[in-house]
Amino acid sequence: MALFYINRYLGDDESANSLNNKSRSQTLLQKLHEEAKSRQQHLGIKAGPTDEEERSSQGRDENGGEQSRKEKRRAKEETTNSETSRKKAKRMASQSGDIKKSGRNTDCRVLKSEKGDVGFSTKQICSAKVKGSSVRVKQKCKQKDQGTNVAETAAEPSDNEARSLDTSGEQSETREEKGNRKLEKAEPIGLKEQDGQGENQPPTAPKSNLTILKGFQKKKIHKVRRVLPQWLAKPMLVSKDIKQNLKAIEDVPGIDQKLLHKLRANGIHSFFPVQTEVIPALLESTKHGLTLGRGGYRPRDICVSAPTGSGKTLAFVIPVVQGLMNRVVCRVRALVVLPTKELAQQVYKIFSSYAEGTTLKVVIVAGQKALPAEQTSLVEYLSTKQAFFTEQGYTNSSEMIIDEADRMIDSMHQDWLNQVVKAVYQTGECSAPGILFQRTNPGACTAASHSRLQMPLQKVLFSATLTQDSEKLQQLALHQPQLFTSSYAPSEQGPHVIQSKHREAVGTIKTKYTLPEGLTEFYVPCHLNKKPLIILYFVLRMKFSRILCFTNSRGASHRLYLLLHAFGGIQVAEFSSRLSPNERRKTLKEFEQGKLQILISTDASARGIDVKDVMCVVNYDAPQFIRTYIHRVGRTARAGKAGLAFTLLLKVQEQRFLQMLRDTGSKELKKQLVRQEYLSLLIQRYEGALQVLQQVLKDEKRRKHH
Ligand SMILES: Nc1ncnc2c1ncn2[C@@H]1O[C@H](COP(=O)(O)OP(=O)(O)OP(=O)(O)O)[C@@H](O)[C@H]1O
Repeated sequence: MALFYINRYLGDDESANSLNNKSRSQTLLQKLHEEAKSRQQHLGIKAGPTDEEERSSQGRDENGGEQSRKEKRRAKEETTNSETSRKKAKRMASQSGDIKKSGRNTDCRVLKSEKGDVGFSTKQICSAKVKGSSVRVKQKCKQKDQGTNVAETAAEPSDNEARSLDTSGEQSETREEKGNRKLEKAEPIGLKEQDGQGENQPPTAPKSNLTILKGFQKKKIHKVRRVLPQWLAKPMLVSKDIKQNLKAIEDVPGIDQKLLHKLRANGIHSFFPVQTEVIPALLESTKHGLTLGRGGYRPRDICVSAPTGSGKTLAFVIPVVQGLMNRVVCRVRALVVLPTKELAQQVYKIFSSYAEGTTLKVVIVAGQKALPAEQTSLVEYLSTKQAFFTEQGYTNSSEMIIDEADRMIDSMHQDWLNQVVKAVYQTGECSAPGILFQRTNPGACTAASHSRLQMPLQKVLFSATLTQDSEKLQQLALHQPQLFTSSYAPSEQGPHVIQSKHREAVGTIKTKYTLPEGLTEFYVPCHLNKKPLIILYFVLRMKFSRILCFTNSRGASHRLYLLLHAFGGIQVAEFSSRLSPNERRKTLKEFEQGKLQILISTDASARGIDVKDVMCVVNYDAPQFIRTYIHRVGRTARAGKAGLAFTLLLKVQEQRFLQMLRDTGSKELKKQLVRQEYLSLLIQRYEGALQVLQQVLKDEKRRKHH
């Protein structure tokens, strides 16, 4: 009802519709004043009449008393009407208040406009004109989380109501302003169309006083695409297929006869793809006798991502030995940084083997301490013992090779790189005035920085799981890096583009990491208490030898080792940080010599360790990260050979684990079921072994407490 009255009132005034909301109420009030005034004039209730009026009034009294009486009666009726209207308006105001109060539960209306039905969502704020009469409904609808509607409805006063509220014109204006404020607030959300003046409304469209705020539809969320820097997006591709893309060692230019002889003596007659690509690139920077790039400028840093067992070690050993073998002055020229002691020993052996018979000296610095402490001591050792083998620490070092680079980047917080770089560029004779070569931290490339010959430090990174996270790589402050990678989609690139002569960057990275071609992977669904039985099945029934079995903790490794030992008849050993470095070295040697059927290990042996002819890798505990999986299974199927990998999965682990592999673009794992009847044959002996295990663990605990 309230709305009806208001409609009627506003409908009288067409011009009011074309005004904006704010001025409209003022106009209406003014109009009301004028109307009241004219009625008063008409009734003659005007204060202070003019002489003329007084006279004519007197005349009227004299000449037409009857007419005057009629007018008075009409005036009285008007006053009564006015009184009734005032009462109605009062009732309406209270109704309007009720609506306001109950606004939270009020649905927004569907109003019929001149053009037809217009459906308003509860998210819209609208004003509408209905059939000649005008209605303005301010609806403030707040959208809550799941489309909960909150509607507030306020009505403009009707003719009579307006009159009754005449004195409270300010109040009405305040409400109007409030409404406008709400509209203004809502405006940025969507397009506002008002009185046919909306921005997108065609000029010919019929006039409409609807205010519709749009833009509340569900918007499609665009996936943010990673944009890689050019050097990561357009790498040099390296073939994954080791067997198919070999190159005779003599065909790679720039390698000394002595080295070629050594290679042949070590059974290497052709280079693997990663070596074919990377060796020439590294030789290029050392061919002038110093580490210099093309045109004598600072050489580009190099990143190499190639599968496990693809020969990355020789890819840096050969160019480093070749570049330094004819040196006369003994200086530390190259530095190789590795994450574990075992790996450092392994690489040290390879360097020593190829440096044999030259003037080169190879030194290993691998203390008994933890990695961070060792990194610090590495710097100290080289600085303090310089007289012993280098004279200047590694201020003369011109090449830094970072093997297992992703692992080394993970430990960047230990600040090892800064310490090394500082040690390289520390003030020494090379920085003194009058010295031909400058040894200062290069910094920005300017005319001044190139006014003297530089002796920069070239960084070379190797990994089977090199991160593609450019932010992480940025920590290494690489100089115009160049990426060599095997991680690409095979369908897009033919093998012909991968040969050395096609040295331009081609293709894009599609897969994250690559596994060796000769690797066959399985997963074995199993229950927790069946896991040891499955290992026994692999050793005793399948007769696998040289099994490398990974657990997720040294405690788990130790218990499994004790259990298999207690079972009897199995050559088993453990490899973890529980053992001293000497014990570890001895164990690895035994495993290499084929004296062990199975080696139970933590991830201590997962990276880089090159043990010949490991037949199979078993993930007794499923690895949590894809990188861990890749390095573990990469201990087999090395150098183009075949290998097996089994991952024991509990029911709850299956989905997540298999998805993790899918996400990296690797092949689907095959499912391997183990027959219950085979396991049943082992159960009796196994239960005996369990009892022995319990006793041994108790004894160990007692010994530990004493
Ligand atoms: N050109 C070659 N011909 C034959 N064998 C090779 C050749 N290059 C390397 N090898 C052998 O391949 C094996 C794996 O090499 P290497 O340890 O360098 O692999 P990798 O890529 O560093 O693996 P990881 O990522 O696990 O450290 C070694 O036993 C090595 O002697």
